[in-house]
Amino acid sequence: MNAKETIELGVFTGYSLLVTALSILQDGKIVAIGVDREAYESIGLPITKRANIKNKIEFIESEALPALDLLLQRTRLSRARRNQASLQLRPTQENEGSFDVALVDANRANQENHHERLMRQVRVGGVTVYDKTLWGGNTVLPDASSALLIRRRSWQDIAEFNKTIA
Ligand SMILES: C[S@@+](CC[C@H](N)C(=O)[O-])C[C@H]1O[C@@H](n2cnc3c(N)ncnc32)[C@H](O)[C@@H]1O
Repeated sequence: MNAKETIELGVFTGYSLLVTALSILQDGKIVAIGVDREAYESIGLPITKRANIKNKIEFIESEALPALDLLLQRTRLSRARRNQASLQLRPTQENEGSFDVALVDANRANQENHHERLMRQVRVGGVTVYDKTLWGGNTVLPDASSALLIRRRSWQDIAEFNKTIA
């Protein structure tokens, strides 16, 4: 789809970041939001330098939700500057973004809020990808007997989110 602007929630060592950076256009950009700067800088960053894609990545050390809100403000500011229009910092229900692709691989608990913010910032016709929506089938047919409680809760959270999206 000739993606140029992408966003990723949940970076860890930057594996999916690397795959995305190698796939998007040469002048493409990825906004990568994660809480674990150390994992990214110690493992991912040296690899992005070797792969010559460091310039494509803007790493933001933050929880996803406040960072998404700040990004929305940043978009509005630059749009207002460009159009010399008045600033409107109230949230709207309109799609305001220009991301071609979003990859969501952060904590599941806040997934609906992440989704709501992303739907305003991914362009119409763009793609939003959620990690582990099926999780080996367990979010549809949970093999609860063999799972730890924490895992069963994650499956339930994802199943609920899948219903919301559907
Ligand atoms: C499954 S890992 C991401 C893996 C990564 N996409 C990859 O392919 O290497 C999830 C990451 O999300 C981060 N994380 C958890 N909650 C988060 C949040 N609310 N906002 C941003 N990052 C979060 C965790 O610290 C962890 O590094």
